[in-house]
Amino acid sequence: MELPADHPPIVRPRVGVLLINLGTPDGPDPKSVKRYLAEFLSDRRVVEIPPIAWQPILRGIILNTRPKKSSEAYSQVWSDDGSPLAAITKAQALALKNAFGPEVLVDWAMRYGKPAIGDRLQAMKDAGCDRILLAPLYPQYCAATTATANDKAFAKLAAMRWQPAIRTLPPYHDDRAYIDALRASVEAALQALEFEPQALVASFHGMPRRTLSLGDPYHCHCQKTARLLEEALAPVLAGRPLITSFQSRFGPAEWLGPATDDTLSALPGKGVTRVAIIAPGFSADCVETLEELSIRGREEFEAAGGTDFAYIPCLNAGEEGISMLKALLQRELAGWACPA
Ligand SMILES: C=CC1=C(C)c2cc3[nH]c(cc4nc(cc5[nH]c(cc1n2)c(C)c5CCC(=O)O)C(CCC(=O)O)=C4C)c(C)c3C=C
Ligand SMILES: [Fe+2]
Ligand SMILES: [Fe+2]
Repeated sequence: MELPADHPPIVRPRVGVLLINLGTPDGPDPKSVKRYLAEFLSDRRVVEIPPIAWQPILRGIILNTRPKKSSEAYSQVWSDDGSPLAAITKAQALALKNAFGPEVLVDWAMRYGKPAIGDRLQAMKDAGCDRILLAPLYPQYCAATTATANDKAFAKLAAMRWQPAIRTLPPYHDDRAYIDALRASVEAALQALEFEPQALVASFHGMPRRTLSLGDPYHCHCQKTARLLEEALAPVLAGRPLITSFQSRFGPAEWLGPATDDTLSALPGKGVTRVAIIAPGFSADCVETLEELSIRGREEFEAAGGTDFAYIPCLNAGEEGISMLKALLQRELAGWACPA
């Protein structure tokens, strides 16, 4: 049958997976950082103060002070491939594309900055994706991360005449595959060390404390991940503690604690001068892990009398991390696609 001249193009239906992470500036310079922070910190899922009160503080104070400081942090971790968060998320998408083969289109996007979620969803739709799995890469659910990533995707769908069917990746904080991947990465890292840490610190990104009483499961998810990881590592830790802490405090309100910087500074005084630190809540290394933990955390620990410090990288696009993500995504794609 001949199609009418104004018939839209017909494309082969496909299944797509969109990996989503937080977002990052286009460059490490203060101007790019300011643009990124303006978008990020204007998100009402992130800062839950009414805009009429928050925007003057953000525009009048924060965006005139923080970009310079943050830009210095970004400059220390920026690589030839750009922002580590973007480069690693891209590498994860490529590795999963290779792992899944042609049956599944794998793409990646950022909640803030580029590549934008809306642009990538449109590109996937144009490429024929009529079923899309949104995969915010946060093991622990948090309204400020998981929910806002999904919100942004659904806002794009709201403007589409022919929407794809959508699934979202649930949090995987207690998934066996995730805990096993973390365990294997810690085991390998500890084996390669030239010193014996007396403790393992698990540092999660912090959140305002009130989000816990408001019903966000983030704190509980972090605690459960830490407990399961400690149990899985029991033979290796052999009685050495896994200490949970929360990093990246922002603003004057009370945040989840204990704070990672305070924890690292206090350990030498308690006789713990050799530590390893891991950031299980980050699926990719970024300014918060590479600068705040690996550089600044070490400085703080050593200034307090610590002698040996090791930062254990995130799962990133390594073999264990990719097999874990492949297993999680494959499960969520059940009935849609059965990729290799
Ligand atoms: C992993 C989970 C994350 C939660 C929860 C989270 C909450 C949260 N963050 C801020 C403020 C900032 N975060 C910044 C960077 C940043 N945050 C996460 C992840 C979570 N944030 C990542 C992966 C990154 C790194 C981005 C990168 O480009 O590498 C920043 C910017 C850096 C800086 O200026 O320190 C800010 C600011 C708030 C307010 C918040 C919850 C309320
Ligand atoms: Fe953050
Ligand atoms: Fe809890």
